[in-house]
Amino acid sequence: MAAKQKRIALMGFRSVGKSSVTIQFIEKQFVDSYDPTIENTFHKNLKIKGQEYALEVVDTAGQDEYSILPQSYYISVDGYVLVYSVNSRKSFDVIKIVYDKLLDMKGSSNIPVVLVGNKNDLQNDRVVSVDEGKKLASEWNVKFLETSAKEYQTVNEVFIQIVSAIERAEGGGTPEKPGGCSIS
Ligand SMILES: Nc1nc2c(ncn2[C@@H]2O[C@H](COP(=O)(O)OP(=O)(O)OP(=O)(O)O)[C@@H](O)[C@H]2O)c(=O)[nH]1
Repeated sequence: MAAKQKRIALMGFRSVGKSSVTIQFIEKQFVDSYDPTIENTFHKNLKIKGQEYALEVVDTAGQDEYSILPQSYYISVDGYVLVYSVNSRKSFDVIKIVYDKLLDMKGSSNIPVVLVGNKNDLQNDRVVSVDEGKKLASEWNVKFLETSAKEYQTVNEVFIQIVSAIERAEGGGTPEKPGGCSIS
């Protein structure tokens, strides 16, 4: 079976860990230093229940409440991983604004999205509760995950879930559950 090509964009406020989540997924590495991203694209294949996916992962430059999203983010992206960090209230507020901008531009609420609360290893610095993340995701009717790029927690699951969300939006029959997934 031919690999299905899917383009995924990670979006969110500066420094929430978009690059770190991406690099953990692609290279299984964590880099402690902070180097603001302009925009990077990575490729990785992921197999879910026998179906091969050729993923193009776009690690975007961080957005804030004033950012104008480039048109390329609306047109050619199949699914969005919207990231905030659990130790930043501002990043939680910004992710809602980013989502609203996507809705406006796409003109539909049926956008494949996964909401991700990163840095959940920083429990002492947490300012956004798990319940708040869950509540927002349920308002949007999307999956919610907390991750730690630092401790490699739940990072693969993010990409499995976004591929599943894309398939659901396209009317495909991809598994909801991660079982049977392999990454190459
Ligand atoms: N403790 C902890 N630190 C993290 C985690 N993920 C990222 N960081 C750190 O947070 C900082 C920012 O991470 P980046 O991955 O560069 O964040 P980004 O969202 O890509 O940032 P921009 O490129 O500015 O948009 C870096 O110092 C990372 O090491 C995490 O899960 N836990």
